[in-house]
Amino acid sequence: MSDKTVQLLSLTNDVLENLRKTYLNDEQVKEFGLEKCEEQFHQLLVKLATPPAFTTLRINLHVVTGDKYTIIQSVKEEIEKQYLRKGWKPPEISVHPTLTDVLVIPNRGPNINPDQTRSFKEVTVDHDCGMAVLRGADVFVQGIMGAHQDLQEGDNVAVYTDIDGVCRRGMTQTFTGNKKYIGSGVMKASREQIFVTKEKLSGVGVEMNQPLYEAPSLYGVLPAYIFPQNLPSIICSRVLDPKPGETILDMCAAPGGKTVHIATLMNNTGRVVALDKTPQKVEKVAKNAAAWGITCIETYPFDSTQAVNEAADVSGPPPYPQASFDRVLLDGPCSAFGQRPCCRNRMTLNTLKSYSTYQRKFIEKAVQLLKPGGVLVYSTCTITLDENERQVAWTLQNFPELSLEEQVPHLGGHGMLGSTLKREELQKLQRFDPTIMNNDQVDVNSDTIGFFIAKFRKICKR
Ligand SMILES: C[S@@+](CC[C@H](N)C(=O)[O-])C[C@H]1O[C@@H](n2cnc3c(N)ncnc32)[C@H](O)[C@@H]1O
Repeated sequence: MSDKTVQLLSLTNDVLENLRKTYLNDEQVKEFGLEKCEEQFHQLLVKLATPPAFTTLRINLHVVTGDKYTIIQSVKEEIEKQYLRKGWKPPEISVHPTLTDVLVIPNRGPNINPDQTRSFKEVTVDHDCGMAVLRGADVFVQGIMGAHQDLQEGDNVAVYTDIDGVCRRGMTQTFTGNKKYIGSGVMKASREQIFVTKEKLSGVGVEMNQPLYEAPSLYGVLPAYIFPQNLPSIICSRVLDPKPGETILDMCAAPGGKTVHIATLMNNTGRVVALDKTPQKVEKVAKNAAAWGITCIETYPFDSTQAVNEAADVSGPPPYPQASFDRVLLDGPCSAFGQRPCCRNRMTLNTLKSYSTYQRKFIEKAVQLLKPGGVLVYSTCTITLDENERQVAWTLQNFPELSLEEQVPHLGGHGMLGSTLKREELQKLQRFDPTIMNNDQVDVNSDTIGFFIAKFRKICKR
């Protein structure tokens, strides 16, 4: 099967049906009508298969040398150089209207130029590589699955992503499976160097000079100054509102984008405990903290569902006694259906359904670890009701010591209808959904990944 013009996110049938029921739940249909809900669900599948319309970068305000203006100038110059080298018009880079430490770069596309570029010899890349290319990356050698037999360094190539994950590595024939055109570029190595040479090649394999979407390639660009981060993730740490000197727990921290942001908002004073189950991932948190000159973060590989122990000491490694933290961020494992772009997700319905039960284990521990008066932020990068609004309803029902709080900043939409939450409670939730978010206007606050944020305060001891 060849590449289609309008790409929809491809899901297993039962997951598709489950998500459809979410978006067409009785309350939604009663409020907006069946036709509108159907249209919105279709739009969702289209949006999830395409990249957000903007790239956002958080600036490191903690750097000792250089002020914000100098950093912004350096970033602009670096990106401008990159665009000019690729033969593109430099983008209009601006500071976010509300978040003054965020730079916004509009992405351009889709740039469909099929006649010229699609006649080039083909390179096929795996799904993850393809999705990164749609967000501005070049093709790294490790992502290349198939390449025409006599391809040489310097050749122009048309790049396709293998949607179903069936192209065998090293394939020489043109891949005829389900594929999507993601642009064209120039080979930075020959086919032989990529597949035949003994020493393992790394780095850029195809520099994308005519991608489907023009967006900055940010790998290795000023890592001490900028952190590419999706807008809802940036908002999430702001909603937590950590203060200098406080003790914060980040229960599922890796790779650490939010952890480092939290520590930055605290002016690197106080204590941020960052836990993650996977040791290699925890190393990334430490690396990101070091790159930003942050010293108030402690990282530990640990299962957060085991993080409470009354006999433990509050200082040092986990576990910790109850009421140890001023604020807790629970940005835990989720079905991640809000990630954009994604052309294909083979998650089973059982796996999808398992997340809300797993998340409740973390919520229970988070509530215990919070001091009275403390703040819990619960977030996911998904769009399901079970992991979001219904999870909030369950939390309020099971932990009467929690109250649901207003969020600042609130730049996303409100909670979706379809749980037992009241309208005034839904107003306090922040749901980023590229379709629910409304209107015809695509702006940096609306055309984002799918994301959800709830903020609670522990108002009394149970
Ligand atoms: C959504 S990601 C966190 C992203 C992170 N907060 C950030 O902004 O960079 C979820 C993380 O939960 C971690 N995780 C899964 N189960 C866990 C557990 N039982 N204890 C601690 N971390 C866990 C995963 O390894 C993964 O890194």
